[in-house]
Amino acid sequence: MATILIVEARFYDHLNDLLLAGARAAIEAAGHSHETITVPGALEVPGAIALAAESFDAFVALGVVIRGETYHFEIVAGESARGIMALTMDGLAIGNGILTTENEAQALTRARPDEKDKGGEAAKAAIAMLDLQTRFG
Ligand SMILES: Nc1c(NC[C@H](O)[C@H](O)[C@H](O)CO)[nH]c(=O)[nH]c1=O
Ligand SMILES: CC(=O)[C@@H](O)COP(=O)(O)O
Repeated sequence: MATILIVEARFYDHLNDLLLAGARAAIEAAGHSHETITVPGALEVPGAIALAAESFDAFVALGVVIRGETYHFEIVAGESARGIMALTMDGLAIGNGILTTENEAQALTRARPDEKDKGGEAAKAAIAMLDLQTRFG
């Protein structure tokens, strides 16, 4: 059994709760345990995973970035993904469930466990990468 850290950027409570429910259900269905930490926004997620890298077997990044009026969306969406990808290339097992959407309706559909279930999908990706790490690491 692995211990998986969920790092959630809690920017939109109702959307985060849906992503978390999906991720936790997927981890539990796979027979693993989990803990959750909360960071202010998606930009803090890669740093938090880096700080916890030695303490957990795999990581699930959750959050929601919704486009606003300025270039800030590109920074938050792109740089959070870039940071997570850099950690992945360092060999950490991470599933990226940070939604980057045009509006709340798109985010809701993707966050709901009974619809696109992107939280559960990210958890399954983290577990798949952990399996590869065990095989090749
Ligand atoms: N606009 C969104 C943010 N912005 C906040 C940043 O992620 C960061 O916390 C801040 O710049 C301080 O470093 N974060 C989200 O998760 N979602 C957004 O829509
Ligand atoms: C991530 C965003 O684009 C958003 O939350 C920020 O909105 P704005 O660009 O209107 O300041």
